[in-house]
Amino acid sequence: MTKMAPFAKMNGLGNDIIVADMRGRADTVTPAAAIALAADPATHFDQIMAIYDPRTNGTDNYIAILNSDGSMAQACGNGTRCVVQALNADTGRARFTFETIAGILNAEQHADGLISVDMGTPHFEWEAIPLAEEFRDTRMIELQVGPIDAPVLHSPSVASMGNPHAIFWVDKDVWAYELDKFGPLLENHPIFPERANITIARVTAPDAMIIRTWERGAGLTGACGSAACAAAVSAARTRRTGRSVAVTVPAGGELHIEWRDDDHVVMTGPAEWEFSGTFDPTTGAWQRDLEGAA
Ligand SMILES: N[C@@H](CCC[C@H](N)C(=O)O)C(=O)O
Repeated sequence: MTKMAPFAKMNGLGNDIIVADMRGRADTVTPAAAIALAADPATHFDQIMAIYDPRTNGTDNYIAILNSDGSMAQACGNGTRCVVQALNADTGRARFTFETIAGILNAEQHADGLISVDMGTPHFEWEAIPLAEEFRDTRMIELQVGPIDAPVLHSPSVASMGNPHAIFWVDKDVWAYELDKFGPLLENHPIFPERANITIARVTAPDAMIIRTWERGAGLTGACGSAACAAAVSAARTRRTGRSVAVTVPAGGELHIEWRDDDHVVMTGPAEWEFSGTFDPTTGAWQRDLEGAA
């Protein structure tokens, strides 16, 4: 039988996260374990952030990100904040350098408890997102849902924050759209060979917007940090906002996104611990820690 690994159920502004402590182990969290944990209402999550020993000198940990369908993701901003809070509680340290499949990222917990993650640089080239074919003007991407002569959603901005995002700009309330219906169609559209995270965004001020996201591999979420970053840089790029915005997420609350002059995108927001337990990284069998146990 596999040795049980500690985990913490956490959330980043309503983005359901499991932080799995795989440090000092040779095994990995399997897609089957992820699917089993996601299927249980008590441990349902959007992403598992699996913390491993470092693979590269100069980094603190290697982080693998699994969606609730068992697929791997390149980025998870809200989950990274949860990892920082969990490691801060464990080590007392406030600054960390992580490696993911998408590269190296730095993160820091501030004295007020908020956590900033440098999400790296955005990419807008069609190969980087990736799209299935070249579009010289991404506004011309033939992607829409609804009647052909009166599409409900159309002409998205597309961006990569390490992971693929499409942002549909709307003028109405973001809750007026059937994202549960359109999300899966758009996520799996042939234009996205690696699928995509789908966001509806409404700019409410030069420094504010509200978004809803259908996450690749996870579905409707309370928040998606990399989508907030992708929406913020896409809004600034198309002159809808400036480079510093507050992004309101579906579960309520705000992420602050700063697109710095050095092209890095820094996301700042909270993380919240819910409960702890142990799990089998091969099967997903789990048990909750007894509250107050020594
Ligand atoms: N919730 C995350 C993003 C999750 C990854 C996504 N589902 C993917 O497959 O790209 C965030 O906070 O960034």
